[in-house]
Amino acid sequence: MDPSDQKFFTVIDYVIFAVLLAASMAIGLYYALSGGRQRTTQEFLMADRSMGCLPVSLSLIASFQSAVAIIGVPAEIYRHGTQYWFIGCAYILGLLIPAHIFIPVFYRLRVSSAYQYLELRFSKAVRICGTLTFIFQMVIYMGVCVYTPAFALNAVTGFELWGAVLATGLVCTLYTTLGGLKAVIWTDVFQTVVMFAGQLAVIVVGVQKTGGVADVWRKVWEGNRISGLDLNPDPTERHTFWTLGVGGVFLMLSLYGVNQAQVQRYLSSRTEKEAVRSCYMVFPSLQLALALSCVMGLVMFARYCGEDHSDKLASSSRDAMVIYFVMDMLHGLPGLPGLFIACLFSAALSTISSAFNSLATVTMEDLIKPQYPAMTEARATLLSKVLAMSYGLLCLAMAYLTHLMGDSVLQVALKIFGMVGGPILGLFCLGMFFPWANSIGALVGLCAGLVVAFWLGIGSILTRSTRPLPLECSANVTIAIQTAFNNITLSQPSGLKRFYSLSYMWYSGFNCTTVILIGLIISFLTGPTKEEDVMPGTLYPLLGKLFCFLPEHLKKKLCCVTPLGQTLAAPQRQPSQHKEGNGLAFPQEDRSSLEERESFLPETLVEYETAV
Ligand SMILES: CC(C)(CO)[C@@H](O)C(=O)NCCC(=O)O
Ligand code: NA
Repeated sequence: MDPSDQKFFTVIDYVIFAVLLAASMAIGLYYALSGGRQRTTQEFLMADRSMGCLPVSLSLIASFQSAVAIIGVPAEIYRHGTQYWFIGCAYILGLLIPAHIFIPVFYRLRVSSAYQYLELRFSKAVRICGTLTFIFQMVIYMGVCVYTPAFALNAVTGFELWGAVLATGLVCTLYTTLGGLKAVIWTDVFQTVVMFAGQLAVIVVGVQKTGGVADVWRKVWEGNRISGLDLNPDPTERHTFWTLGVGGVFLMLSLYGVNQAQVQRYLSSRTEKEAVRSCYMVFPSLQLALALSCVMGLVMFARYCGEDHSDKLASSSRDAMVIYFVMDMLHGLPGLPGLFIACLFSAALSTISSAFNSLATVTMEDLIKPQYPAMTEARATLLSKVLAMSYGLLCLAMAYLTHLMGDSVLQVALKIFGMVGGPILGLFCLGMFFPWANSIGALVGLCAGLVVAFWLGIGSILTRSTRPLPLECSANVTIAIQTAFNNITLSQPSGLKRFYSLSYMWYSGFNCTTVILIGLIISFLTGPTKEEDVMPGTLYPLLGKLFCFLPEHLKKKLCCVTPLGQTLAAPQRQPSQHKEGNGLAFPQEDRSSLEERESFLPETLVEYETAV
């Protein structure tokens, strides 16, 4: 196969690709012109809180399943075997905990941004710091997402890399800006289906061309690519059951529990029950997505048995081999190359559009609205659209950063989630599970968590790059350097070096824990919050439940049990279910936030209800 062969991408492939972009635009236009025509922020950012669980669940998968996973996971399996597949174990707790802890808290508080929670629980300052951290995380993540499919298209068709980046960014910005969250969710549904179809096509053709299922299995088995359960407890081991199955839970929590893109989808659901149900429905689909990309890596191995042909693509990237494989398989099958490229772009578009919309939401709700409470609805909506567009342009700049990094895209994405998402998760856990945490503790904890995260992350990049890999050196010199390097590492089992080599799968859990520990220490030093001063509904009695075996008086002393039996009830839709006369639900100083909430739900009666 010759990659420069112009016939690889035929007219029908271009048509399929164009249909994907056109359909996405059409969905955007449809929601721009129907319903409330995106004239309120409630519709533009919250989809009128009217979504059912099927579109929401498909959209939840789409948010963090981008071309990065579609290319990165097979590349990982091809090089290192199926160990990564064990991350599927983390999906169980990683989805159950959001469904039963985070969703009820957010939903019953009726927030519109996850960061509003931080103000209700702590203070305005904590909310702003949380928001800024989230914006930082999503902007760099978007860069990787835009870059990856453009890189693939460039390798396959010779299409100008930066042209593709620009086209993705523009199409996505347009339909996100036009159609709001409804368009984002429904394009996600369509794009998720295209994503699965593209992966399936490559696998089916690949298995056929490699000689059938039995042959594929024999080759990957003989090639030692089927990994058993690796129970090595060493935290510096990149992928083991512990790093993936336990560290992965924290990764999942930071993505599916507290990330605004997901929280926004939960909140756009019709009812809390639908939100929980959609979270449950993510499980099988996410397992399917993982299985498809792992199987693709295996088929690829059966085909090449570990050889690297990616040099034929004139690309030094570690992920290029996957593109080479896809081209090799789909060559001469008109329509399928187009379907695969459509699959990559679907995955990317659905992620980027979620990021745009959630970024517009937090900037509006957390940074702008609190400063200008008197802003008219029309103005706010216009501003939200301008924001969605500006973030679109910003992400193009970030794509360039990824281009410079040149690491495996999957690792880059997972590191970003861990380094920036981990501390955010810690901040929410600190607030929800520890009644003593105060605002100063939260701020210092977040800052300390971020500093340690970047120290660790940057340290790992720097120590890795000292490994000598000079290709132009003669073999003797290389061996000499390598020996010297090994001597250094052997004679210096320094703690810091070990710290830097912590598996990136632990980043989320480690950084989350730092924030909680520092946050608690500072809170106790500066005067812990009294339980009765914490806003009702912002706590979850985790400690009380974990230590349920302790005697009652100890439990009361240690954990929040008493006022936590009471949760802020979700506003009921049916008036008959209102229990009136419970009086003031919020402490006096929280009236403003109460009014903010009531301003968009005038019929709401807020009340206490004993938790189930
Ligand atoms: C987020 C997980 C770990 C969930 O399986 C997976 O989808 C993944 O590895 N994503 C990589 C990031 C991306 O695809 O953009
Ligand atoms: Na996606």
